[in-house]
Amino acid sequence: MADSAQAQKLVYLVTGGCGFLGEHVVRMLLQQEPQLRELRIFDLHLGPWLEELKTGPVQVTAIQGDVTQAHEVAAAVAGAHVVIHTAGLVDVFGKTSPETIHEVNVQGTRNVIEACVQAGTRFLVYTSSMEVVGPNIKGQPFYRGNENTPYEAVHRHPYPRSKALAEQLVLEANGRKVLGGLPLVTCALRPTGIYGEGHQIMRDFYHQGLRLGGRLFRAIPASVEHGRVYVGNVAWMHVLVARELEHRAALMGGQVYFCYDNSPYKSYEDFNMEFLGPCGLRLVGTRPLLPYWLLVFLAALNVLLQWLLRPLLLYAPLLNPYTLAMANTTFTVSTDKARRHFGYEPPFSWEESRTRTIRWVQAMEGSAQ
Ligand SMILES: NC(=O)c1ccc[n+]([C@@H]2O[C@H](COP(=O)([O-])OP(=O)(O)OC[C@H]3O[C@@H](n4cnc5c(N)ncnc54)[C@H](O)[C@@H]3O)[C@@H](O)[C@H]2O)c1
Ligand SMILES: CC(C)CCC[C@@H](C)[C@H]1CC[C@H]2[C@@H]3[C@H](O)C=C4C[C@@H](O)CC[C@]4(C)[C@H]3CC[C@]12C
Repeated sequence: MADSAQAQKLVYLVTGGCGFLGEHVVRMLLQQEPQLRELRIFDLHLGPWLEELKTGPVQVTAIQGDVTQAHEVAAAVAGAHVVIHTAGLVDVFGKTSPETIHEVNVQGTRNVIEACVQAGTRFLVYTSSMEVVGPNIKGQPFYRGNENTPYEAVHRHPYPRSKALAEQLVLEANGRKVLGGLPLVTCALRPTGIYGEGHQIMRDFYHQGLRLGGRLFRAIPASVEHGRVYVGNVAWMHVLVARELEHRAALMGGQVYFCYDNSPYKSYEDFNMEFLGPCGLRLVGTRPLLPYWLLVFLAALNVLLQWLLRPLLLYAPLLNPYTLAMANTTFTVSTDKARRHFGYEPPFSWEESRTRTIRWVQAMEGSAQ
């Protein structure tokens, strides 16, 4: 896609473009993709910040739509050269029914693939997740593994199950003939836990810490490593893959790539403290304050309460058996596949990622500073 004849000729569609990751992908594309003529942003909920983007040289088209509605997806895809499909229902807290998660994440992805085939769109980048691999239901550690590391991927939770099914659809679609007879080229990116400006769970932890008088209480052993990656680097990886898919179709088509950078390997809580610490919060305890069996009990109790309260209100606390298992199981990646296949280098160093995230937390209302 780098031909000069194609300068400013390309039409990109980003589904979920108003989400946490989607917004970073959109902004990164506008900054880093010189061939862009039109950028379509498709989302269930459009953000007001889109307005400021409409004054630049690239035509920005905001499309309010639902990926579960095939005709809406088809209309958005028509005429697009590249689709970056980040839209998804990210719910590990039981806020949404398993059926809805499946509908959005699996049927929505199916609709995107079919729309590409019908419209003759050849390049599809899918935002998958580390959870397609694990942690699995046995809680087996995945220690600095790569895309080829053997691991028993067994899912019971609706979110990872839906992401795994959707990823499989995307990979199987690689090579299908699209309108005009050329092959579809697809690829899936698997971020670990993304952090950075706009990260809702970081926001929640921060506000919880403020409510607790500037303290958070350690729940997970510091020795459990949890993979994290900066949102700007994940966005860049999407932009780069979208650009390189045409040139390296034989190598990259049908492939999966973990999203990685130089963020340090730490426990989930210790990693969050890299940002929340400089913003005035303190993590109390060098070891978990509650015994693990009690956390397991509380997590199970939360499931029961969620079920009992459902007719009256939505009770969806952070702690449930699944999130406890996620936080308490080592899952980290160490790979260079993206560098080898398409020259990926994380543009944001750990120091810069950290500084940007701290600034964002500090700018939040009610800052402890
Ligand atoms: N946040 C993470 O740590 C993480 C890690 C790995 C993978 N992912 C994946 O990255 C993608 C983006 O996640 P995020 O963290 O930015 O979540 P997010 O909830 O902030 O963004 C998802 C976006 O999709 C949109 N959306 C949801 N349902 C839709 C529908 N039916 N039709 C159209 N748009 C719809 C939402 O409105 C939202 O703007 C998801 O596919 C998620 O599975 C996220
Ligand atoms: C035991 C509690 C005190 C701590 C609870 C932390 C929990 C809410 C965190 C821990 C791990 C987090 C997930 C992890 O970073 C990776 C992903 C993958 C992605 O596809 C969606 C988000 C998700 C599930 C994070 C959600 C929040 C989790 C479970």
